[in-house]
Amino acid sequence: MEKNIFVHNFNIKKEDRSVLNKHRPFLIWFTGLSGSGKSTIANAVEQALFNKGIHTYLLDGDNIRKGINSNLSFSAEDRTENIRRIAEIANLLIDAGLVVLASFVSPYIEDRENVKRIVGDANYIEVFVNTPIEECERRDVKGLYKKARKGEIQNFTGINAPYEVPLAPDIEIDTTKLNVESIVDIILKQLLGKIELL
Ligand SMILES: Nc1ncnc2c1ncn2[C@@H]1O[C@H](COP(=O)(O)OS(=O)(=O)O)[C@@H](OP(=O)(O)O)[C@H]1O
Ligand SMILES: Nc1ncnc2c1ncn2[C@@H]1O[C@H](COP(=O)(O)OP(=O)(O)O)[C@@H](O)[C@H]1O
Repeated sequence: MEKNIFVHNFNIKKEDRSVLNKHRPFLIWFTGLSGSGKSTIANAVEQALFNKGIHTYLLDGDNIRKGINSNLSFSAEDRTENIRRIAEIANLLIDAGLVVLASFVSPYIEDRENVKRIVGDANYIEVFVNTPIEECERRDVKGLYKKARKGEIQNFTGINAPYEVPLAPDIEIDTTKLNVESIVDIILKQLLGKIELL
């Protein structure tokens, strides 16, 4: 496809927004099974950052899939497109100067690698919320595991669709061993130095 597209060079740069915000932008990517704790942790981390005066935005599976990605299913191809679009949205939000928290099952290694490529290695940490599937299923926050076991949901991650475990996540959390408060501390410890203006 021929693309006659020219990127305009605007006056205000990402670096200018960082100076105004008093911190660098960033992406914290949470990956893990449904019910592992991604949204709960992302929410608590965002609250802690907000309390420190950091400008944030949280992108979450259910609300993105109700809006911009409402045309996408849970097939492997559509999950890839889901994650690609989210990475591009995150990239715009990073350009806008925000610390972005993204909470998506994102079961494929290649898709997560693509996120890192899009936003840049230096702007990204991956948090693997590694809660055993037995615990996610015991929680069954939305009743989806029950439905998947009954065969009412196709392609349910962990039951009849794959989850490719991160090989080298920046942070790995087992929510059966740590409470939310200590998980937030672990994440902030890694993050705060990275968003500091030098
Ligand atoms: N088949 C199937 N597999 C996994 N998850 C399913 C499925 N169908 C619906 N849901 C609900 O959708 C949420 C996951 O959406 P994501 O956009 O994060 O998925 S993905 O990254 O594209 O794999 C997921 O949200 P979380 O529970 O917050 O992870 C589920 O509520
Ligand atoms: N240490 C913990 N960290 C995060 N969630 C926990 C923890 N312990 C129990 N939970 C519970 O597990 C559930 C996780 O659900 P949710 O955050 O929606 O997961 P996900 O976004 O991965 O689907 C919530 O009901 C939460 O209260």
